[in-house]
Amino acid sequence: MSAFFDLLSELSDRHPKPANLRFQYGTAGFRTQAHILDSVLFRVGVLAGLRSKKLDGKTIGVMVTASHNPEQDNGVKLVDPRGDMLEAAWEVHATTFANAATTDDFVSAVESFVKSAKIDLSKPSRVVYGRDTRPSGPALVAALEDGFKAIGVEARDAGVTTTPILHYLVRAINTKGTKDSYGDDSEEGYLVKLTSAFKKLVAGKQAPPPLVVDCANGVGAEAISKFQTHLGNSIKLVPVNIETTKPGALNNACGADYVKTSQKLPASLVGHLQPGQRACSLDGDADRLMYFYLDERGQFHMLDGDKIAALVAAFIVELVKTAGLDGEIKLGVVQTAYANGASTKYLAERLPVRCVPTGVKHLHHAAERFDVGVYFEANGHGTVLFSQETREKLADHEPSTPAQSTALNHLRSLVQLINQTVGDAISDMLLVEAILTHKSYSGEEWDSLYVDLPNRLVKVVVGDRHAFQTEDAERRLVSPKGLQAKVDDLVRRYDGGRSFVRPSGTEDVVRVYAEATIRSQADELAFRVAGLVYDESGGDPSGRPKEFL
Ligand SMILES: CC(=O)N[C@H]1[C@@H](OP(=O)(O)O)O[C@H](CO)[C@@H](O)[C@@H]1O
Ligand SMILES: [Mg+2]
Repeated sequence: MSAFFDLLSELSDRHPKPANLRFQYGTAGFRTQAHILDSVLFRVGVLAGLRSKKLDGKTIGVMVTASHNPEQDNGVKLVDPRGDMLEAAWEVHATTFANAATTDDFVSAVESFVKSAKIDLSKPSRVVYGRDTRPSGPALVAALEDGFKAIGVEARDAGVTTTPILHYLVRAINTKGTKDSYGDDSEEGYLVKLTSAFKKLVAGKQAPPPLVVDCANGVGAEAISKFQTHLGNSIKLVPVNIETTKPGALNNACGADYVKTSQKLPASLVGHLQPGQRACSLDGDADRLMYFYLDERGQFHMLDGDKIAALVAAFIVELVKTAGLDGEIKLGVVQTAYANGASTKYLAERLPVRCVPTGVKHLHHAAERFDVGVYFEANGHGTVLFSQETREKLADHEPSTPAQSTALNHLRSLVQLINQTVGDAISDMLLVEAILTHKSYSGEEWDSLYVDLPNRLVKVVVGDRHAFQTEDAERRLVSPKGLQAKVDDLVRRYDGGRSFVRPSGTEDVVRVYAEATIRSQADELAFRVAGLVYDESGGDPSGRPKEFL
């Protein structure tokens, strides 16, 4: 026992915590400037080892990435044995570990945690870990590996890889040799599983025109080229923004988050994308997806997570009906308050729709309650979950007509094609492509499923964002007192108006969202509510932004 803590202490000394900094394990794990993360990585390595011991040696995942953030940032998140995110209760322990001021504090935090969580240190521990293409990655991984060493973790290095591949590996390793085997526990296994399902789904159909894929100059570039090798001529991908080693290029004027927030083409495609040509953007770790195209007049149109959810849900509903499983398999869609009101209307006319608080873990858990749960955040992160019972039903069902048999086989292929551990940009992209192929839809036809309501998202810097508390899946404020009634008063004056205010979970701001039937009204409503929030909460001392009304 004491030898254990001696080694922990010795290694911890090599990774001192910078003074006066507070870290928090948030929605996306730890994420901040890379140069201050060394101690955090070491301690996450220790925590991952302890989590595995607590779970009898099941494999835990660790991903080193800062997703769509600028290149100088980095971060780390933990993956639980089923390939989903770390159990919420452990986020607190991660934060406690990260904030212990000295080695002694850290070692006693570990000691008391081991005692209170009843962790048997003699149990084995296993971790699989990967990183994105950031230049800060290797040094941070070395700190993580010291953490593993301190706990005696059997560690498997997945190298430079996408976040969704790492999640896949975790689930595949933990289900290996069982009847629930998720696939071969290798990158090759992942590629083969997804691409063979795609090829089955589109067999006999005419291949769609080539798809331009903006890889955000990140790890998706490497994955896309491996996918293309396996996809053969079933679909032609045209990867752009693939400069993974060019300094400063990652997520710079490209990628899913850039496209969504600026509502523009990636800069490198301006003047190059042809009207009508389909294109999509991945983010820096390839777990978010955004589609877009230019119309005949050269006008930019974006197909976001809501449009993907609508396309996917409608397709699966149709297949379930055709397969003769109507009424036996219940579909549902999960969204957040940020989903465009037009998408909610379109979906709610067809199937149950639930609204949950922001953050993938909320969506994921709510989607698990349906037989088939489709969830997407408007920002392009999402997937489809098939419950165990549904997967068994699909495997065992005896079709009575050739049409039923075809639909059933398509559903079985979808179960294989969709990465059900987490949102996976490339898996989602192939899902969209398979559906567009089946429906013979162009981007424009897909876009016309419903017309987005104009909307605007505004950030308000306030003195204390924790003063803002919400209810009803973040759609209504309960504090500051009286503010919601004032928001309601404003909203009533706008045709098709909707607006809500909530504190961000990832930035020190309050977010205001508004939509209305026409663009100028959506903007006006958003800036009025933002002005209200600013005035009522003693806003940023640096001044009231001039666009606030
Ligand atoms: C409006 C918006 O896009 N919010 C994002 C953002 O959360 P906030 O809590 O709004 O900061 O980051 C989350 C993590 O990446 C993502 O899940 C979420 O959709
Ligand atoms: Mg991401």
